[in-house]
Amino acid sequence: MLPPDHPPVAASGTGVLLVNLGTPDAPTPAAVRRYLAEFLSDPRVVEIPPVIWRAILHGVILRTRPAKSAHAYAQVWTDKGSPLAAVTAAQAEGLQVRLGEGVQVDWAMRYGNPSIPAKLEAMKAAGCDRILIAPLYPQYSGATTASVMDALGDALRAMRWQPAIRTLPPYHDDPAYIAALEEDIAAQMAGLDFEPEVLLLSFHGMPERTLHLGDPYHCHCRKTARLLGERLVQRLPGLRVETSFQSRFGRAKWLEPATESVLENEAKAGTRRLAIAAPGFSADCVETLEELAIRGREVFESAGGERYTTLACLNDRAPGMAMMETLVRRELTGWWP
Ligand SMILES: C=CC1=C(C)c2cc3[nH]c(cc4nc(cc5[nH]c(cc1n2)c(C)c5CCC(=O)O)C(CCC(=O)O)=C4C)c(C)c3C=C
Ligand SMILES: [Fe+2]
Ligand SMILES: [Fe+2]
Repeated sequence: MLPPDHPPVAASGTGVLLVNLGTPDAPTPAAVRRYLAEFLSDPRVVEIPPVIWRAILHGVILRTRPAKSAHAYAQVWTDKGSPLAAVTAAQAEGLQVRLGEGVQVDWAMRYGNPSIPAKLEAMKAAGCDRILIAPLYPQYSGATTASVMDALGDALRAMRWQPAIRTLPPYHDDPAYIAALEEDIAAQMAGLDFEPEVLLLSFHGMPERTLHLGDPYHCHCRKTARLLGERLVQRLPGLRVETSFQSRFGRAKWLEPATESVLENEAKAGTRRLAIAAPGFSADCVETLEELAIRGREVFESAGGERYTTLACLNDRAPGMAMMETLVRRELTGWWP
């Protein structure tokens, strides 16, 4: 006989857990501070010896950055909360509809809420004994993909009865991803009331050092940009496609060219009409809606640019959801029809 509090033994089900970076619970300095403290304490994100970094983080960064970042978040906050969380939730709902009843789809954040351990426990309790973990980062990096796997390992370590796990590989050059971006970007470009001379593909930056340490992130971004750029110039002859890296943080050298410098230099060199897209972000977030759409426009226009637009990320629209369904179904092979 099993004790009365024993979990059900017959549970057998498949789950998919979408994971994105994480975001504050509110656009306030206190909530942003809590989020940044967790995010920036991850040694995968800031690779400085912890004794030195802790002093800088707690002595300087967490005293100044939360107010500045909270201002940025406040400008893009929605009635459903942070855009990153709202879009990730919508993606999970959309994928659930596409996959049907046989699979449970849920979502979690690497930092903040809802957390990976909380969602793993909940899915296991709801009968999932096989779970696909899908980090929504097309390009692999230690700071993102590997960090999700670290958190997953920690969560599993705390479980007596673990589910079986699969993980979604990075998909930076997957034909389904490139095709989704091509279709989505081309449709958005066709709907503009002006014809951009340049399409700038802006990826989140990383310290340049990580490239020399063997992180494939830079190469993954470059390959995505090349494959996508080749497709887009075939469709839109005359368009020039450029690549850059945004969101520089701290004093170290980051991957170049920096998005801000490219926007300024393009305008100064005579480009008048520019569109910017962020193919490395699965969902719109503060980095696209504030840094690109608001501050990027200011940089471009104050250097002489005339027309500027920020294209939306794949979010939960059809091309991105079809891609997600393709990638996830492939990983579920043998687990579920
Ligand atoms: C050392 C600092 C950072 C590294 C390395 C880093 C890598 C990295 N980040 C993303 C994706 C996102 N980052 C987001 C926000 C964000 N990133 C950093 C710093 C580093 N990122 C900070 C401090 C912030 C918070 C905002 C701010 O204060 O500027 C977001 C958006 C989160 C949101 O709530 O909307 C995403 C997404 C990737 C893909 C990446 C490495 C490849
Ligand atoms: Fe970041
Ligand atoms: Fe930023």
